[in-house]
Amino acid sequence: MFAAMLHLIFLVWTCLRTRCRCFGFALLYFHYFQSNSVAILISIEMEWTEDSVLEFIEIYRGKEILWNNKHPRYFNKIQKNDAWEDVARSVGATIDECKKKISALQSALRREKSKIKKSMGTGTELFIWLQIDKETDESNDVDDDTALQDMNPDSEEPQKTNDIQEPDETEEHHEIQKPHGTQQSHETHELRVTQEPNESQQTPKTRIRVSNKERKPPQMTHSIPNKKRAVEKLDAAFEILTKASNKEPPQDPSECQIFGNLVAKKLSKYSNVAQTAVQEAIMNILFAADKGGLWNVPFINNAYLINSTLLKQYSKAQLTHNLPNIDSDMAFCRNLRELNVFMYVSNRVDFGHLINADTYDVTRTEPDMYQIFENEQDWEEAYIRPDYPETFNPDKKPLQPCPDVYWLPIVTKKFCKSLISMMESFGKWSSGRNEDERLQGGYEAVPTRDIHMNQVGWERHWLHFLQKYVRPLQEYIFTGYFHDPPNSLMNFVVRYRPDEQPSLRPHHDSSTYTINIALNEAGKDYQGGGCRFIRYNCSVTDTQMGWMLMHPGRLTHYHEGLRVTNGTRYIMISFVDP
Ligand SMILES: O=C(O)CCC(=O)C(=O)O
Ligand SMILES: [Fe+2]
Repeated sequence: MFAAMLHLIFLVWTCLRTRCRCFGFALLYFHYFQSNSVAILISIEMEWTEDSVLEFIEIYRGKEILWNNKHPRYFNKIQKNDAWEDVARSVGATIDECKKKISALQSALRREKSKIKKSMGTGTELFIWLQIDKETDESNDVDDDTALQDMNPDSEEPQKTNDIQEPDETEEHHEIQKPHGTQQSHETHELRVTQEPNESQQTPKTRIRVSNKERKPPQMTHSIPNKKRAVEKLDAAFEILTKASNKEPPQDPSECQIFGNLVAKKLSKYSNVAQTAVQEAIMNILFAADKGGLWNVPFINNAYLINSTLLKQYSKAQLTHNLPNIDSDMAFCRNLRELNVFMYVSNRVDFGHLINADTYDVTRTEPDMYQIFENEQDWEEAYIRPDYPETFNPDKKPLQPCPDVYWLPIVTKKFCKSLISMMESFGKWSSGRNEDERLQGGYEAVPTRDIHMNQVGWERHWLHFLQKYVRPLQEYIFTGYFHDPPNSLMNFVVRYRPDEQPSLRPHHDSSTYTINIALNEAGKDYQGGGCRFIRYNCSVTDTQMGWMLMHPGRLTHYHEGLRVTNGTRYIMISFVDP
């Protein structure tokens, strides 16, 4: 499934991404799972799309020799030509096309600026920025046009100089009668010593003591250097070019604005000197973040995305993987290089990622569910609800439908369906009798119809889930209680049906805390059902698929499973103890 998804991602990407420089890619050759490298092969055919113009500007910007008349080799025609060749090759155009494009962009820039000047007063941010810059640095007085002039590709003449330089870069389950979920461990033994389970007696009794281990838990500069300012001007010029190519920078105004305001507020509390230093540091981070990367590489293996125009352009013999004495990847890459087809690795576009399929067991009913260790990121995306982190938002209070019973979003519907499907396909639901050979003591005082996680080979996975996703919730909600990893011997899916076992009698759980995840929908998949906390006469009946109840198991939280009158109700239960 993950493999299929990955394949799909590539294909979808192929279809959707034709806007950028990769026109109509065909997926030619792709070994799944064999390496962590993702490689992209791009052919060189130019078409001035929005994205390619932006890329062109970036590349041009990286070639100071072409526009900075202070560059030591600015007047070296051969090296300049080499630089143009690099630019042209990188964008898949000819040198002439590139020169023309830069001139066109400069004209667009001039037009844009004159519009800005005309609208002075309402002015754009950029214009205001340039004004401020001028006012604050008379000694470095630079006309708005200067950066543009500096980027004039045709001029070999020394021009008005800028300072543009290289940028710096226990127990009970049914404890009662017997705590629900008690493995017949020492806990059960203890139970028997103190009181024999007695089905007729409804008095709860605690068998396990909880051991609650507490866990103890630059030098400032005085002004922006001229060099820096010059770089900023250049950035501003490029920003105008960017605007000229009609590309708005992506933004989330509300979130960015809030963050910007926060930074501004903090900044305003510093001295002028400190403000300058902080601004410089922030700008450096922003410059670095803007960079992205595109690297021309001599060799790529395992995965290629190939521009389909190449396949038509060259014969099979030319695109061959065979060369004497070298392996097929190398042969393929070398042949391409010799055809002047260059290969690039980019981190600017997310193409998906390769997955580790070493343990992918297609014989399982829901193989993806077992991938929590090997492909954790995909697992989380598929099975953890996106609103899971919201519980930790200090501005929000977790839902508490009954005293000390918390109700928390945790797993996706997909998770719920997959778990049910794992259990139903295994199919060996317990008998619902007290005798239970799956338990060490062979006895369950408050039996349910259930399947244990270890019966479907998913216990290790479940315990990891408990540790990674449930434990932080518990620590957040029941302050001061830590136990990492959480210990849980009883992990199972319960099935309630009117004609099988429709309800569960009052009991305590053999747990410090219990989690109870609703796996299907009340009112739709079944009628009735829910969990009632007897001491509080409080029931949670409208449980939501993928939401979890978390409550103490003993003493105060004597509870029962309410009768299902129609359909089938599934829940996932864990008794975490301690
Ligand atoms: O039906 C319910 O929600 C309660 C289940 C329960 O208490 C248990 O399995 O121990
Ligand atoms: Fe229970």
